[in-house]
Amino acid sequence: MDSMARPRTAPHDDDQPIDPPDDASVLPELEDAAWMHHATTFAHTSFWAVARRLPRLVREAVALAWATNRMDTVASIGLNVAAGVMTTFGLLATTTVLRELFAAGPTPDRVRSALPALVVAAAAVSARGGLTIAAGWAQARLTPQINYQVELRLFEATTAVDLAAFDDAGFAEEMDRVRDRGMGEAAWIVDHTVNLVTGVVGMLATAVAVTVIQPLLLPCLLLAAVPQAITAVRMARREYLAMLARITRRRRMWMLAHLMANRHTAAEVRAYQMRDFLLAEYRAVMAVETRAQLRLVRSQTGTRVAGATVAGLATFGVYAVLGGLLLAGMVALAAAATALLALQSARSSLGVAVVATNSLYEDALYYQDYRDFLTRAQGRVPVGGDRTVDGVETIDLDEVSLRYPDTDAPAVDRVSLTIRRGEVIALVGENGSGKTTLAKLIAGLYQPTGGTIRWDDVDAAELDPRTLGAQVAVMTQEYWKFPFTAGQNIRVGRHDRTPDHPGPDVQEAAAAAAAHDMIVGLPHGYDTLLDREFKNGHELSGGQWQRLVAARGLYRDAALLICDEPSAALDARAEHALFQHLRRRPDRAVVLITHRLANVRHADRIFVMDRGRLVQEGNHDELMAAGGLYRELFELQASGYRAGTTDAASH
Ligand SMILES: Nc1ncnc2c1ncn2[C@@H]1O[C@H](COP(=O)(O)OP(=O)(O)OP(=O)(O)O)[C@@H](O)[C@H]1O
Repeated sequence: MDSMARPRTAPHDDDQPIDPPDDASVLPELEDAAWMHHATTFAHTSFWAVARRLPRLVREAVALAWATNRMDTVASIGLNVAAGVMTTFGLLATTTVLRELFAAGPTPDRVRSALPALVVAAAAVSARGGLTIAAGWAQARLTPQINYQVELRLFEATTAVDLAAFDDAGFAEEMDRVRDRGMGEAAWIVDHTVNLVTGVVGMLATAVAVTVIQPLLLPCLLLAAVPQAITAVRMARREYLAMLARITRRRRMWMLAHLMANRHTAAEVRAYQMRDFLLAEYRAVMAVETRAQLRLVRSQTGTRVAGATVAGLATFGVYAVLGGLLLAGMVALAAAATALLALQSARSSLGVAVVATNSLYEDALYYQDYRDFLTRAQGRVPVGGDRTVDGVETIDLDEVSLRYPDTDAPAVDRVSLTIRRGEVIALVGENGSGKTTLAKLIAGLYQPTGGTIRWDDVDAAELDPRTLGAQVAVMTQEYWKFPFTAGQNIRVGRHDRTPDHPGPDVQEAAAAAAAHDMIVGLPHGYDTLLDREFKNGHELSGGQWQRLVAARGLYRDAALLICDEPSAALDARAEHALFQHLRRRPDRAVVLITHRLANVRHADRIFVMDRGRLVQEGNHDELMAAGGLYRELFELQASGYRAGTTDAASH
């Protein structure tokens, strides 16, 4: 029995081991996820190095917020500064109140004379509260607006780049990283910057108040605040490094969790009875992870105890200094009492600033990825020419090649052929021979890496990509199940149809693809949502989806129709109906790719591909007479049918 098949723990939930060994996992290690890219950079940067980069980061964040909404930017920073001023006023007024209360004389007189300062102190506290709330409001308003702008810019870029960009591993990885991490960081860096400003303003406000009261108290304030700052930095770093050390395990946990609670994997997990295997893996990883978390909690508590002890000693020192100043008559009792209040305020502001600094630096690294990606994507937007296209007579391929990035052999190798309006041509050949790639080149989805494609004698590179794309409809074998209604799934084939370009309506196209009756039979007909993950959503079978995809292609009603295995999942009746509609039409050229060679018998010309090269060309009869690859493949298929017929006859 191999190790994959053997559950390492007992199969039932109630008799599982509590503490499996550290190396219990049998699955291979996973590489770092794309979004982890900068984690190690951050882990190896000291807090002071981070602090040195702060001015630049703050400038960038403010520029981003400014570009998004000026009013909210000014409000979230300005109101925080105003709240800081109120802190200063509040502390100064409090000193006056205390001074009056500690003065000699009858209590009613002391309270009366403290009253004006008390009113000022109360007003300052209320004003600070109001300003802080208003600043928080402006700050919270910025987040969704920034997210909106940043996401929109990203998706404008990802939908504009050429298809080949998605075959470029570097580009795809950057895109994933930006989607997973960089995009969300934009709002965070603004948020952390505003927090940083709030913390720094809070500290400055306190420092100003303390300086006005008694400059000698300022060093005391710093003395008390430093241990707390060090503890906060150490805790944040320790947590981060622990997270980094655990990340491989955590990724495995997420992956397993996804496999065990996912509609798309549910059937296979059951069919292969993978439950025990997955649960055993999960328990093994979880046990180690839980132990690591417990260790972190313990060490964090240790850091906190050490920090609190040092902070307590520092506070004791501050009290001692204050006592000394009091005894020496260098500071009044009221001022000393206010200094203690200031100390509390400075501590909380410092905490906010330290956490914001740490977060800001890491987030900024990922945000930079986002900006780099946008620049890179801009360079991949197809430019094309400005000559518009409206219909086509001939498409000529002259020695056309395409080599995918990072591959040795070209997928399409010096192919020359002509497609004429009114014709049906077929591309046939074995798996991987380059048919789909050639079809994508003809459709303008890829630019050739060699040779030329000409539309009515004009190099396709000189044509406006939008108008060229409008001439082409592709029924692909790798269709995506759009989570739209059945009607929308067809209508997206030409979502911008105008009265100048009338075409078949949705129901006509569906009928032509043998999809109409199937759609009418759905719970809400054409308005049935085709995604079970949503309420009232409905699931279609593979063949039903393929009919819908064919309907979409026919609804698009383009001058060039490319059908890549349009009937692989269709039953015989639906296939027959579809091919009736893929016959010759004077206003259209059809490129048909299929392995069911019976379907290409009536094509005007058949092109046979082998390892990227065009090896044969002719109609069915010519190719059968010539012998070679086409005849070999055709006879292999036909022999299967003949054998079935002979068997049936002999029974
Ligand atoms: N996006 C891609 N990146 C790199 N290589 C690719 C890509 N798509 C296809 N290929 C490779 O190019 C070659 C031709 O693939 P293509 O899909 O064009 O063949 P095909 O004739 O349509 O195959 P099938 O009959 O299996 O659909 C194959 O070797 C394939 O591995």
